[in-house]
Amino acid sequence: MLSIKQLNKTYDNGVKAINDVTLEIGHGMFGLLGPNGAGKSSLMRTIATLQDPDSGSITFNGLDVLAEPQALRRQLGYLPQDFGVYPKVSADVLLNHFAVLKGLTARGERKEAVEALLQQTNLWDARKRNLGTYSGGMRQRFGIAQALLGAPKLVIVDEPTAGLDPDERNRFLNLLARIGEQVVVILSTHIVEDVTDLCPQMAVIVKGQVLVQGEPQAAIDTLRDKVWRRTVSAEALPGYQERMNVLRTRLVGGKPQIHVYADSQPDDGFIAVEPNLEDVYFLHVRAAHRAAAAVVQA
Ligand SMILES: Nc1ncnc2c1ncn2[C@@H]1O[C@H](COP(=O)(O)OP(=O)(O)OP(=O)(O)O)[C@@H](O)[C@H]1O
Repeated sequence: MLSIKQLNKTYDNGVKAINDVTLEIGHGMFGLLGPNGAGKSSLMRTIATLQDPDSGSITFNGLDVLAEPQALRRQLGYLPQDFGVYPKVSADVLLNHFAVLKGLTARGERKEAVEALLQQTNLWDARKRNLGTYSGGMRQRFGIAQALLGAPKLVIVDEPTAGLDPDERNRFLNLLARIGEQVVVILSTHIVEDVTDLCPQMAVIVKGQVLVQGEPQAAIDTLRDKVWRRTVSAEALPGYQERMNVLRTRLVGGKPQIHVYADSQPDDGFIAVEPNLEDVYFLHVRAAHRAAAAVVQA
């Protein structure tokens, strides 16, 4: 169990990237969902002991992470957002190299671990190829392979699916789901579907603050009978956005279709729809942005 209490971090430029964050994260996949700049990477880096918070505590299965960062690192697998690879080295060679750095110095043990991970991430057939020839999805799977060296108990993956095509994304998420059965996995993403598809527990973070946390379905249930949909004309759209709490807009057959949050049917043209996690996400993100804009205006 990872327990984060009242964590705060303000950078030297005055940005409060982590604002009083308290989270309890158990076994399985935990989705940390938020827009760009929400503070996801800052939180991930802090949990991974790559930077110190200003205040607060982090414990992992009773271990005081901030007091004993080395002890946490021995149990940690981390795939950062900007994971770079040496393009002229093969997966096999680089993974062996990382394995040595992780302390797998006995040759037999290392060979076994590296082979198992190349199999698990479906890179076995491509193991001799230079990493520079890999697709985005293959590189991310290699990133997971290196994160899993040394059998970590806590795995942190920061926005791993950005830029992957649907097939690659599915392959990657399936891999994560299998890992999530055994250890704590924290997945940060701005892609709502990643969390819907994969995570039994999640939190929405905006401007450094946790706005919702728990089971996705429980959060969705709070919106039941309050989400309405209609198709509008492009000209009428700004008026709806001004008068109503428009959660999201998408084009269907070239016309804007809007989802509105309201206690009762906003007008005759609206039909009630089953809410989903995207509605939850946008309700909170929009409310946080409106609150921030109101503060700036005041
Ligand atoms: N080292 C730093 N120094 C100063 N400001 C920073 C630093 N790192 C991040 N920030 C700022 O802190 C805020 C949170 O950034 P962070 O990268 O943690 O968000 P994020 O949710 O991971 O965003 P993204 O999805 O774009 O990666 C942003 O306003 C960012 O500009």
